[in-house]
Amino acid sequence: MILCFDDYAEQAGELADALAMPCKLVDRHRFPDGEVKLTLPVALPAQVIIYRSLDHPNEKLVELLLAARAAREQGVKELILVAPYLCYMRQDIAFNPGEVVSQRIIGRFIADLFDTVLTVDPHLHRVHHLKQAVPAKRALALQATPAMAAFLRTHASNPILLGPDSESEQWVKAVAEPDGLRYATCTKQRLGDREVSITLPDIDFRDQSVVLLDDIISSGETIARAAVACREQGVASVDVLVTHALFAPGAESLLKDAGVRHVWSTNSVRHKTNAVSLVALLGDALRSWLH
Ligand SMILES: O=P(O)(O)OC[C@H]1O[C@@H](O)[C@H](O)[C@@H]1O
Repeated sequence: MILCFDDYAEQAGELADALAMPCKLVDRHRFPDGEVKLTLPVALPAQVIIYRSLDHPNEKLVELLLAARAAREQGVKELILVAPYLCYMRQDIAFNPGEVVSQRIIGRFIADLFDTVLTVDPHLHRVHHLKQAVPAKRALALQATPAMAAFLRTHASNPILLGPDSESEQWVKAVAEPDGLRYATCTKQRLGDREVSITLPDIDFRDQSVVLLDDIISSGETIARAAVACREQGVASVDVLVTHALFAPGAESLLKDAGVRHVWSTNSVRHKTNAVSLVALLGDALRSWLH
C-alpha cells in the first residue's frame, strides 16, 4: 500500500496505479496553534510505502516522523520512503565553526524512520553514494536523465546541452551522449544565496538552440545568469530542463526576464513546469522490492 499526503496525492496515485496497489491518504488536521494531528488508515499491511517529495521540508519532516512512528505502532514491518526530491542534501560541509551539516543530520533522521529510501538525483557532491548521506538499510538514488533524454527527443531539435557549472556535467553528459548531442558546461562562482557569476565555455553559440540542464532551480539565479550569457552570444533560443523545480519566490520572473523560452521539469516537485514524469522510473525500482 502507498500512503500519501494531500500535496502529492496525484503523483502517489499514478505510482500506485503503475504498481497495481492501493493508495490511501494520511488525513492532516491543523490545530489553531499550528500543530498537526495525523490520522492514518487502519489495518496497514506489513509493507508500506510513504510517497512524499521533500520540497518545503520543515513541516513535512515532522509529519514524516509522526506518520512513520505511528505506522510502526500499527505493526508495519517494512517502511519505504519515496521522496523524489530529498531535502537538506546541499548542506554537506561546515564552512565555518559551528555550522550545522544538515545533510548528515537529516539523513540519519530519515534513515532511523525508514528501512528503504528511494529518491531521484539527490544533490550529493562530496559523497558518492546516497547511503553515506542517508544510512538506511537500503538507499537508492535513481537518475532522471533517461527520462529527460526521451523528452528532449520530441521537444528540441539538435540542441547544445549546457550545464551551468562543473557539477552538472554528469547529467548533461548522460542526456547528450546517447543521442550524440553536443554538450558543455559553464564555470560558476557562487557569491551568495542569490548571487552567482557564470562564464560560458569557449564555443560558438551564435544561432544555436541551447538547452540548459541542471538538477535544481531554487532562486533561479544560476539558470538566469547562464541564460543571459547565452543570449549575449546570439543564441537562437534558450530552453531549460531541470529535475527538481523548487522555484523559490522570484525565480520564475528571473527566468522570464533572462529570456528563457521554455522551462521544463520532472514531476519530482509539483510545479506548473512539470513535463517529464518519473512514475515509470520509480515504479520499476520499487517493483523488485514489493512482497
Ligand atoms: O541558483 P539557484 O537556482 O538558487 O540554485 C540551484 C543551483 O545551485 C546548485 O546547488 C544546484 O546544483 C543548481 O546549480
